[in-house]
Amino acid sequence: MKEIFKNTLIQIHHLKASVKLNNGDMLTTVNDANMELQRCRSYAIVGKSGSGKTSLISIIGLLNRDYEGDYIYDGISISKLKDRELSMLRANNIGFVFQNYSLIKYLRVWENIELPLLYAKKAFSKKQRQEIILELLKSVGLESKENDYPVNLSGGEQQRVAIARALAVSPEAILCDEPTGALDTKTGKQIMELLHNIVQEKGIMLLLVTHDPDIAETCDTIFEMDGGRIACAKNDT
Ligand SMILES: Nc1ncnc2c1ncn2[C@@H]1O[C@H](COP(=O)(O)OP(=O)(O)OP(=O)(O)O)[C@@H](O)[C@H]1O
Repeated sequence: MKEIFKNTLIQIHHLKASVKLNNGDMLTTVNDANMELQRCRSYAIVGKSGSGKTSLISIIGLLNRDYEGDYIYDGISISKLKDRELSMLRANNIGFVFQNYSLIKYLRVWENIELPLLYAKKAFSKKQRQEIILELLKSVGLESKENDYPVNLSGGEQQRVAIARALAVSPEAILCDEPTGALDTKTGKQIMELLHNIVQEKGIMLLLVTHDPDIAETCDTIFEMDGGRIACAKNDT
């Protein structure tokens, strides 16, 4: 188990992002956002459709650097990084989980989980990869499914594989966009329990976007977005 420190991983200050609409007008998608995200804590972003949740999480996930303001990741100012450095920081430190699982359908479960290990900065031997995959399959309760293809798994099982894949490089942060959006209530709850256990065990920062107030309520902190602006709606200490 990693030593657990509730210290700051990500800080954003006065973050502002816009997109150019077809008619040439600029639409502000994120407006003066300020956040401090700590390891070993879980955060939900809620808000109505179009309020800017995905725009914000893609910036925090280092998928988009087209913004104004400051973004500090573990003491590193993101604006100073070259594109390649940014990609490496993302690939080695941030895991992503999406609503539709985003598994590669022609790869078996173990091969899907192996993918990030093949692209990681650190080179893993085949034996090391096998050990990591087995450990991850155990942690998401899918040891018996390693040779299955995604199509033969239930939605909840596919999301577990996606979580195992997100954990493969031992990330410091997991970002989820509607992780339970395609699941029934009971399976969604089980997936959230798994994610929260991982946060505690591995000292990871979890940030998720959700439309579901019950899912948001399971997180330590809830942010609400409205027209690109973000406000803290709940903060358990
Ligand atoms: N590439 C783009 N071109 C034009 N408009 C965009 C683009 N990306 C986002 N927008 C607009 O920016 C606003 C914020 O979008 P965003 O996807 O961040 O919202 P959201 O809160 O995640 O919505 P949802 O809950 O529906 O996924 C919306 O009005 C959206 O239509």
